[in-house]
Amino acid sequence: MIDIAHLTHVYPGTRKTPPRTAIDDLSLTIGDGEFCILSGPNGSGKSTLFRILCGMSLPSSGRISMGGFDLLKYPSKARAQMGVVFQSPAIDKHLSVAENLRLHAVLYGLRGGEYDHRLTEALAWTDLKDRLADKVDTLSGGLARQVELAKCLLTRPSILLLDEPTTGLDPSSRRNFIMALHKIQRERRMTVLMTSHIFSEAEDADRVAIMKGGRLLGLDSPQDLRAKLGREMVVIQSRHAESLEARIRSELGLKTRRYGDEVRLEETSNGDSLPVLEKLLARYRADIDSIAIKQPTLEDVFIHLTGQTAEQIEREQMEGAHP
Ligand SMILES: Nc1ncnc2c1ncn2[C@@H]1O[C@H](COP(=O)(O)OP(=O)(O)OP(=O)(O)O)[C@@H](O)[C@H]1O
Repeated sequence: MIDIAHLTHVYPGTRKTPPRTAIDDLSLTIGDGEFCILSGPNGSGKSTLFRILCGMSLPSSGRISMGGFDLLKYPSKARAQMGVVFQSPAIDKHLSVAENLRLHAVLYGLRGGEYDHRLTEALAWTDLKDRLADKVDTLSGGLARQVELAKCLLTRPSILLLDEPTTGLDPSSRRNFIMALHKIQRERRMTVLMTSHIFSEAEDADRVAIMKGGRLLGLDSPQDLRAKLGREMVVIQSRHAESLEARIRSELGLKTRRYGDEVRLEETSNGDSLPVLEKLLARYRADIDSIAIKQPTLEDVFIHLTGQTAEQIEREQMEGAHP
């Protein structure tokens, strides 16, 4: 189990910059054997949280328990429960697959028959069995990620932390990696916390946590998160979105939300989306570039909860406008 209670982290300011609260009184419990995805726009505090959970930085305040051990009081006991897959590669690409795995095993005191047994177990799900002698820099990105995960599995962690582990992979390697991860997680009943901004990766998770500004905005199963938006919504694209939204609100009295060039009517869930769509088309056709009825996805939940599309938030951050 991972138990995070009232966690806060403030980066101290400098003479030129004010202090910055990256994690703001966050509480989150991930049960034994649960697979939880942590998502959120850039700057929402995911990396800071990940670094704290790995024991790489200390929080300003709060408590964290990992597999029953207090991470701040007993860091080595807590860390002994976990395996970590970082976003940037943590294997030596000039060494072979076997050398990388053995190096990790030596660090953890694994040798002899026990090492052979663990190696077979850690490689069972991979496509690496014929590539053990190959240098890592001759492998595809997907296979290199398999080495990272196999390396972690050697120590049989009960808790696995992964930071955007599929970054840089093509869609098919990404799908294969996630499917393998779910299989291993179920077989070993591992507790998994994985950060990701790819919503398709979150579909099979037990729960999805959505963060913004260091706080948790939503935490539920993908199905229940989607259900909060109803069965369907109407989505309009328009170059005149701002004035169109104002007219829809004042003339039809409908509730809308606008994200850039997009106007959404999220509360048309009781099977009445089609008449709404027809009414909108009849009245505002000239201002509508496209209009569709869609079933809410996890990305729609993200947009609903954070109030912005991921692209909007990223753009604002680039411009320095976002806190
Ligand atoms: N070393 C630092 N010093 C000061 N502020 C920082 C530092 N690292 C992160 N921050 C700030 O803390 C907040 C959270 O950043 P963090 O990197 O944890 O978010 P994130 O969700 O991981 O974003 P990304 O997806 O872009 O990695 C942001 O406002 C960021 O600017």
